[in-house]
Amino acid sequence: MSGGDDATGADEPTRAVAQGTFDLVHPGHVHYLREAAAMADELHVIVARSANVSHKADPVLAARQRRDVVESIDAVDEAHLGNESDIFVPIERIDPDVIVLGYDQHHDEAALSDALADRGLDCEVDRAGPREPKYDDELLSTGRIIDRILERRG
Ligand SMILES: Cc1cc2nc3c(=O)[nH]c(=O)nc-3n(C[C@H](O)[C@H](O)[C@H](O)COP(=O)(O)O)c2cc1C
Ligand SMILES: Nc1ncnc2c1ncn2[C@@H]1O[C@H](COP(=O)(O)OP(=O)(O)OP(=O)(O)O)[C@@H](O)[C@H]1O
Repeated sequence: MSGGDDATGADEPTRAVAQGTFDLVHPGHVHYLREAAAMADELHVIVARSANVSHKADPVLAARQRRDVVESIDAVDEAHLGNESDIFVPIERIDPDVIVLGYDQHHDEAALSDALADRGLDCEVDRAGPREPKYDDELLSTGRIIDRILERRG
C-alpha cells in the first residue's frame, strides 16, 4: 500500500495493525507479521493481555516481554500492549488503514467491520494466510511447542 493524501495534501504513511498473544514466538508468527507489513507502509502490533486470552491456556510470558520480542522483529514498526477492557482503545489511537487478522483468529471479519463503522473508524479488515511448514517437524504453534516441552522435559 502506498502513502495516501490527507485533507492538507501531506503524504501520510498508511498503517496496518496485526494482533495476537505471541507467547513463545515461532516462524508462523513471523510469516503473519510479514504478510501484514506488506499491506501498508507501517506495521503496528497489538499484544493481547492475559485477561483477554480466554479461549486457551494463559500465556507463559508477561505481556511486556511478549511486546518487546514482537517489536524486535524486522517487519514490525511498533508493538503496543493491548488494552485490558476495550480492544478498540488502541485502534482509535493508532488509526489504521487496515486490520489484518491471522489465518486462524476467531474474530469474524463482518462483525469487526460493523463494530469499527459503529465507532466511526474508517478501516478495512483483511486476513493473512497460514505458513506452510518448510520441513517435517517445524512447530508452528505455541500450544504445540509447549506440548513438546512437557513431553520432553516434563
Ligand atoms: C482489532 C483487534 C484489536 C485487539 N485489541 C486488543 C487489545 O487492545 N487488548 C487485548 O488484550 N486484546 C486485543 N485483541 C484480542 C487479541 O489480540 C486476540 O484476539 C486474543 O485475545 C488472543 O488470541 P489469539 O492470539 O489466538 O488471537 C484485539 C483483537 C483484534 C481483532
Ligand atoms: N503457523 C502460522 N501461520 C500463520 N500465522 C500464524 C501461525 N501461527 C500463528 N499465526 C498467527 O499469529 C497470531 C498470533 O498467534 P498466537 O499468539 O495465537 O499463536 P499460536 O501459535 O497460533 O498459538 P496456539 O497454537 O497456542 O493457539 C495469530 O493471528 C495467528 O493466526
